[in-house]
Amino acid sequence: MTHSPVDPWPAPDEIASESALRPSALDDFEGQPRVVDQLSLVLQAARHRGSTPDHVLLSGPPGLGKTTLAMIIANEMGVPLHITSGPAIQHAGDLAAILSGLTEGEVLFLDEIHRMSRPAEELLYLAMEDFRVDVVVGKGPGATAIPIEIPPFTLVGATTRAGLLPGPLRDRFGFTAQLDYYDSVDLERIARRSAGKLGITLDAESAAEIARRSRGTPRIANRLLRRVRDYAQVHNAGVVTAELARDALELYEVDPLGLDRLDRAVLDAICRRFGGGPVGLSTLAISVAEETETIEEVAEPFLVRLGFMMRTPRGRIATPAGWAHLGMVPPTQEPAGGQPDLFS
Ligand SMILES: Nc1ncnc2c1ncn2[C@@H]1O[C@H](COP(=O)(O)OP(=O)(O)OP(=O)(O)O)[C@@H](O)[C@H]1O
Ligand SMILES: [Mg+2]
Repeated sequence: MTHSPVDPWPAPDEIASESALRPSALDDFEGQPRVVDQLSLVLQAARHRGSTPDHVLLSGPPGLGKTTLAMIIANEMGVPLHITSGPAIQHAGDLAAILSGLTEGEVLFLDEIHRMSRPAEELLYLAMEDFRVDVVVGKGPGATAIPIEIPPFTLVGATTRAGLLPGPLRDRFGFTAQLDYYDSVDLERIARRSAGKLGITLDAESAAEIARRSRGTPRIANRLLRRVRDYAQVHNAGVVTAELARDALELYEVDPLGLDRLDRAVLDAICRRFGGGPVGLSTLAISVAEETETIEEVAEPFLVRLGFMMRTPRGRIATPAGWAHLGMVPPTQEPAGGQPDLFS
């Protein structure tokens, strides 16, 4: 599968350019006002008490700012950030080693926390609650657990799948934030702030062109901005205009609502080839020459979010809004009772 400009996941070569655009203070983090206000209070109160902030759980779709917020928390508290992730912790011992290496007040960022192993999770419960880990020495009936004190720290967990977290783990976080998709005003601000960091100026209209195609996701806004910048460098001595932004985004096949080639192909197939549906997932996948997983995980969620298609037990169907986006009208159904009444 090739990486589309509107994929919510980062491309493998994007890590450096992403970190260059990360805001480092809470004041520079755009949007999500409730989360920002609440988090600011948690951090201020901890600073006031001279203690470590409560453990923080951040959940939400990819690219909305979970890693960014984790870095901001450590920054605002003036402490180092340790980064690890659920899949990187194979054994409980791996986690015990990380935890016992922390010094007081540090922030441990545990990304994809829902993918941690069960034994590691149990070890984490104790560490979060009592700042202690039990290291098991020996095997079988002779095994003994040696408790090791660990210094107070703040755990920041991030997950795209909050629903997969066991209740006892979720309950141990003092503060939980659910990040939502951003509105276009926030995305315009993000694009303009990032443009400043890239050394280009972006007028309001160009920023709006980028924002409306960004699917509510800052990662996508920043990526589209970088593509527009490249285009401007090649075609217009680096100067971005709204028309140029539109041309660039058209070249990358991102339409004014943020649909890419695959999204449009799926919608087009449902409407044109299958009369609006219902059509089964595997038939749909074959007709657009894609894997079923790609359709299900990449194209469908956004088409459903826009209200352009629905998943029903009988298959996928296009909504009137979906038809309208293709500039078509759904075939009218025969009025019940046969002949239409011409005189009413
Ligand atoms: N509120 C925001 N203001 C400004 N920039 C943001 C904001 N949220 C995210 N970004 C930018 O978007 C990019 C992606 O954000 P980040 O890596 O924090 O997402 P994430 O939620 O951790 O995604 P994933 O689930 O893939 O790990 C970063 O370059 C970051 O700078
Ligand atoms: Mg992240």
